[in-house]
Amino acid sequence: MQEPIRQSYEAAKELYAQHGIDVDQVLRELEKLKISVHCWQGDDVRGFLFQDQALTGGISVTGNYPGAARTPNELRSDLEKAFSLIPGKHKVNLHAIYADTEEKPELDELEPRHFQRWVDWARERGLGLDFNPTCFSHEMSKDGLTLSHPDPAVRRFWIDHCKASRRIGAYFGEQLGQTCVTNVWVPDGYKDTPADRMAPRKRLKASLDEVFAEKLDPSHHLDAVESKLFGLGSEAYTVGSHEFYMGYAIQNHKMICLDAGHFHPTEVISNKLSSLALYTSGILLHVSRPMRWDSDHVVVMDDELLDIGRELVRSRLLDTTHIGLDFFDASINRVAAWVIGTRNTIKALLRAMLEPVEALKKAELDGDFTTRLALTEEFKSYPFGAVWDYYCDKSGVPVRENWLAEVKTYEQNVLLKRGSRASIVN
Ligand SMILES: C[C@H](O)[C@H](O)[C@@H](O)C(=O)CO
Ligand SMILES: [Mn+2]
Repeated sequence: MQEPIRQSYEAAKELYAQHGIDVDQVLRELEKLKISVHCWQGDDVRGFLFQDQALTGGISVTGNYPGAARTPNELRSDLEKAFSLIPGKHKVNLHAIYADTEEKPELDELEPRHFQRWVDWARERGLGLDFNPTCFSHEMSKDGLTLSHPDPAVRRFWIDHCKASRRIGAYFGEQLGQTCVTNVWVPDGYKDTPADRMAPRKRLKASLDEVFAEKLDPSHHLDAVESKLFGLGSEAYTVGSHEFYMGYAIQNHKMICLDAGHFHPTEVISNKLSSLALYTSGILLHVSRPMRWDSDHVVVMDDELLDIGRELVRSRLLDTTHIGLDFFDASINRVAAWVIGTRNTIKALLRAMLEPVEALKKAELDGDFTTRLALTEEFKSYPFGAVWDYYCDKSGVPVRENWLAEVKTYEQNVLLKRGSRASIVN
C-alpha cells in the first residue's frame, strides 16, 4: 500500500475515533455487504433468448455507445472487468432472457440447466446470483398485460414462466450456497384511464397466488414483488401499484422491492424503509436514479443515495435488505456505468457507517435539534474519502479514478473490436 494512503487513513481513523467510530470495524462490516449487480446494463436489456425482440414493457434504453455484450461470454467478461474495479464480493442479477443455451426454450419452458454456465461461472468466482422472470419484450406481452391479462391462456403462459423462474432461482441458491432473490415485476397497465381498476388487480392477485403456490426452501430462495407507478404506455394505471404489492407482500410474507424510480418524482424510497421494515422480514432494493421519470440513470452520490445508506445503517436494516441495482445507460461505456453505480452505492453505505449515529439519536431524543443539525452538517466534510481510498487499496482495486484507465484500455482492446450482434447471431 502506498504510504500516503495509509497515513491519510490513520489520520481519518483518529478523527472518527473521537466520536466513538471504530473505522477498522466499519470496514469489516462493509466487506460483508453484497450488491446485486444487474446484468442488463451490459447489453441494454436485450438478453440472448430472443435476439430480434424489441425492448417493451414501458422501459427504454437510449444511447448508442459501442461495445454492448452480444453473447453470454462477452457479458461475463464485461462483468469480470467491472468486478475487478469494485471492492468486495458481490452478486449478479440475471433476467430469464439471459439464459445461456444452444436450445431455444420458450419462457415457460426454462429450466435450471439453461443457466448452468452462469452457475459454474459464479461458483468459480465466489459470486451469488439473483433472478427475475422476464415479463416483457415478448409477443405474449405485446398488449402490455401479462399476469393480469383477461385471456386465461396469456395468464397461464406468464404464470408458468414465473413458476419456472422461481425454480431456477432456488437452484441458484442451492448450488451457490447464497440465498437467491427472485423478483417479479410485470409491466401491466393502461395508457389511459381504465374503466375497471379492480378486475386486473384481482386477476394479478390470483395469478401471483398460483406463481407462489410451490413452497421453496427460504434458505436458498426468497421471493420479491416490485411495484411501479407508471411506465411508457401505462401512464394512467399500473396494475401492480405500490399499495397493491405492499398489501400482497405483507399478507403473503413476500419481500417488497422498492425501485427508486417507481414513485412520484418527489417521493423517495429512503423514507419508506423504516415503515416497511416494521411489517416485513426483508426488503429488496432496486437502487436507480430517476430523472423526471423512471429514466434508470446510473446511480450517483446524490442526497437520496446517501439517505438510503443512512436509513439502512441507522435502522439496522443491512442484514435483512437485499441491495440490487437497476439502471441502464447506453450513452456511456457500459462497464464504467456498472463501476460508477456500484462504487457509489458502496461508498454511500460507508459514509453512512462513518456518521455519529448514536450522538445524533441522542441529540434528537434530548430535543437538541441544534446539535443534530450541526453534527450532520460538519460530518459532510469528514474525511470519508481517505477511508474509501484505503478500503479500495486494501481490497486490491484501483484507488479513486484510476479505475477509468483500466476501463479505457478494455474498451480499446475488447469493446471496440466487437461488431454488431447480427454478425455473430446464427
Ligand atoms: C429490467 C428490470 O427488471 C426492470 O428494470 C424492472 O426492475 C423495472 O424497474 C421496470 O421499470
Ligand atoms: Mn426495477
